[in-house]
Amino acid sequence: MQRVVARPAFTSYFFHNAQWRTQTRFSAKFHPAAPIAPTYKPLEALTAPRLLKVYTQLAKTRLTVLVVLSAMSSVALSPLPTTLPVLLSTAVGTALCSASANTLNQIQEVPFDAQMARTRARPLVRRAISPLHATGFAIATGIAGPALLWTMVNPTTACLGAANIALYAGAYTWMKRKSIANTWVGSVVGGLPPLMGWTACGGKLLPSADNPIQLFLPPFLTDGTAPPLDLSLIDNPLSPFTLFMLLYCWQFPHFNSLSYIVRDSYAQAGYRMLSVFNPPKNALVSLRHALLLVPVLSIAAPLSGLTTWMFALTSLGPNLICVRAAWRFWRKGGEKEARTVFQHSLWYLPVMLGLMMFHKQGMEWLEWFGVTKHEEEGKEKKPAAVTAN
Ligand SMILES: CC(C)=CCC/C(C)=C/CC/C(C)=C/COP(=O)(O)OP(=O)(O)O
Repeated sequence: MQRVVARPAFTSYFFHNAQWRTQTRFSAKFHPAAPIAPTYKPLEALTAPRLLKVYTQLAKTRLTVLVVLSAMSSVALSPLPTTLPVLLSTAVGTALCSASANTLNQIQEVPFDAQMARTRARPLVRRAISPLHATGFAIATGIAGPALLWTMVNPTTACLGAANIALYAGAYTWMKRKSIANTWVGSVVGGLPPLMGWTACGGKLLPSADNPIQLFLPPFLTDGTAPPLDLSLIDNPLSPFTLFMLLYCWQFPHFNSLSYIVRDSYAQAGYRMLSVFNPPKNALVSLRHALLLVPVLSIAAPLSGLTTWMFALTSLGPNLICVRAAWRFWRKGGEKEARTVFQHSLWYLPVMLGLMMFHKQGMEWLEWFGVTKHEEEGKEKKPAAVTAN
């Protein structure tokens, strides 16, 4: 007699939670004596608080908060004025875009996430939500995010948000299993939110005749002939580029060190990571970008007018601590060294962005806190800038 093996229908992939619940009831009814595996856990009913928790896990809340903060720090550093509704819409719109991108990423990575200790407890892996439901969440947030940015902020910011969803959930997620170049694409994804913050304030990303690149030379290089500029009118394309480079370069020491620590699980899950294929090169790439952060912060940031030239000096300390850790990681290549680089990368961004705020060009903190009075118009010291043609 031919045995008929029941194959799960294609749609069962999308409805698998319901399917497994039925099978569990069936087996309990017809095999009451069957031993229950000690690791067995019945599926949790999706109550409203649990659903909210699952949504936050799909959105990778901690990463999304970091993404929103990086966009907001750009808003804070921009010399262009903004309004509270624009500020709130940028934050919520960016968070929705990030939630969508992260959910789409997890939907595609269930079989791989299931093999890594770090990602094994993710909601789709532990079947806390069905892929169909997660897809609905990704579509809803993926439409709401850009729509909110388009209507309340501006089309450029909305397009950047939508493009970043495609870049992360499409190109990067696919490349993780195809090419070690995925990290470079992932770093662009991380670098785009500050550009969204910049454009949200009405800033331009590309130079034009109306919006040329301005260079704020250090005081000892200006002869005092350049006319002082009204800081509130400066929209220098070099500024968003600097913020993009900060986030782009930071990701290499951060990600390459983490990826070295978890390289065994990446190898097991089949991800193509430099830390798996070429650990020395992985550490070298991390060092290269840690070094690149020095001119980005000590030259590009003050030269663009984002910060004063004092920042060139104060940023040197944190930068050198990170370069030293990345250097040791490259020379010794051990797990201890990788952990040090990773730990440094955690405080690096808040410290640097905080310092940038402290040294923001044109920002008089003592005046802002009401400790000193505003200088008279005529006596006001304004930095001079030259236009790069
Ligand atoms: C506005 C907008 C759409 C922003 C998106 C921001 C975003 C999702 C940044 C993530 C950057 C990145 C490469 C993370 C690693 O993902 P991974 O898949 O390697 O992480 P995993 O191994 O933990 O899944």
